[in-house]
Amino acid sequence: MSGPRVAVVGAGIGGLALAAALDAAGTAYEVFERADRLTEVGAGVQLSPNAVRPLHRLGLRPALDARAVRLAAAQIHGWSGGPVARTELGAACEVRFGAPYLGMHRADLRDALHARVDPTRLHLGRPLARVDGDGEEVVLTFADGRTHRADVVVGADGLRSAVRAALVPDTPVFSGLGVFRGLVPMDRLPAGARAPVARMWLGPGRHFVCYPVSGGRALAFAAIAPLRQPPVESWSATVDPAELVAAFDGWHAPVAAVTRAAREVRYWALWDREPLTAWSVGRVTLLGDAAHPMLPFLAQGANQAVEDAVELASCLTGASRANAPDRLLRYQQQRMPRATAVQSASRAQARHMHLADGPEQAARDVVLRQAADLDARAWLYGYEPGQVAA
Ligand SMILES: Cc1cc2nc3c(=O)[nH]c(=O)nc-3n(C[C@H](O)[C@H](O)[C@H](O)COP(=O)(O)OP(=O)(O)OC[C@H]3O[C@@H](n4cnc5c(N)ncnc54)[C@H](O)[C@@H]3O)c2cc1C
Repeated sequence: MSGPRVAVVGAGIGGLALAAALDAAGTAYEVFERADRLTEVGAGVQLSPNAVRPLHRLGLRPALDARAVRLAAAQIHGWSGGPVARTELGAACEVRFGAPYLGMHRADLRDALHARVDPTRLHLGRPLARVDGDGEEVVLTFADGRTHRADVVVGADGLRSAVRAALVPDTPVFSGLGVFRGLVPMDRLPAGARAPVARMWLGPGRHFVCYPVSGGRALAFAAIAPLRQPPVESWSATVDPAELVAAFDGWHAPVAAVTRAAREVRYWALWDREPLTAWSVGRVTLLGDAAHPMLPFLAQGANQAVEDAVELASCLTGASRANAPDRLLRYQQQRMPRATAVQSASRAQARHMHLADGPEQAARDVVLRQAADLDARAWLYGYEPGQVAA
């Protein structure tokens, strides 16, 4: 292990992907996670080729092949139940973009990343409390009073990042949207809904998604104008599955069948933040949701965190303690335009998905049909992180 000593705060998808990429590049790192053990409250994640390609290069191909479901298509249905748009995500997508499009349980993805990280460098039960720097090094102070000195600090600590708070005085803003997420055993799905297809039904002010993830289960994901005020203390809560059933009462038959079979249902209030004008300040930078939280409607949050991780590890390869701040600026230049574009595309998608009844829906369906074409997805799935010359 060589070069600058990197401290990664947060062992979510972004922090673990960065640790795996630093490990592969031989860059010295330590990861500090506030939780005492790595658990996962989220259910499913869609991994698109822009993230699957770098994950394959990090050695995750066997784990992904073993656990994830290759999705063959994404199918959007309108409020009437009829088809609106379809994206072919199977062989055509895989050949064109060099990797499959996957549905996966988040715990399986986290475990696959965790396995690529040196366990002696992962420190659990270490909530970050403060960040101090003098230009030469950065001192992290944890809630228990212990400290750690590093040449580079990466805030991969999610939406309510303590590292971001040390750099920028902004706070998350409630988006006005809430989502339900639950898991459905595949054998409880109607026979016609068991194909490896991500299905979405749009309705006034709400939409419903169902796609297979690993372990013989499907994810049920439903976004809706909030049924409850955003929680003050916590941003997600377990709810009675009957709430999900009631929220989609009267919808198309397949949706009703999925909601009735859903288990482990949680409700999330969705928060958002304005794009930053800088992620890297001196020896400190941000990654993943800490840098660019995004609404989940383009299914890109985790994918963008992986792109960040690979890019940052590439920028730090061959770096010295002295030039590390310049490398962090290079990372910012490479990643900020891309992440900001995806962030704003996710917001636009949120507006499309939640139109009230009316003539705008017909125009929306035209846009969705155009966006469903693989040519229109090339900017998203064809992006290649980590190509910066050292
Ligand atoms: C409902 C919903 C559905 C989604 N669906 C998708 C999808 O299909 N595809 C997709 O790509 N993305 C999806 N996302 C987005 C995705 O989950 C996030 O973008 C992604 O998990 C971000 O990863 P991260 O590592 O930046 O943050 P996180 O996964 O939030 O990890 C942050 C880590 O930092 C730790 N931490 C926090 N504070 C501290 C501290 N002070 N000290 C130490 N550690 C700390 C946390 O415990 C956590 O382990 C979805 C999001 C939501 C809300």
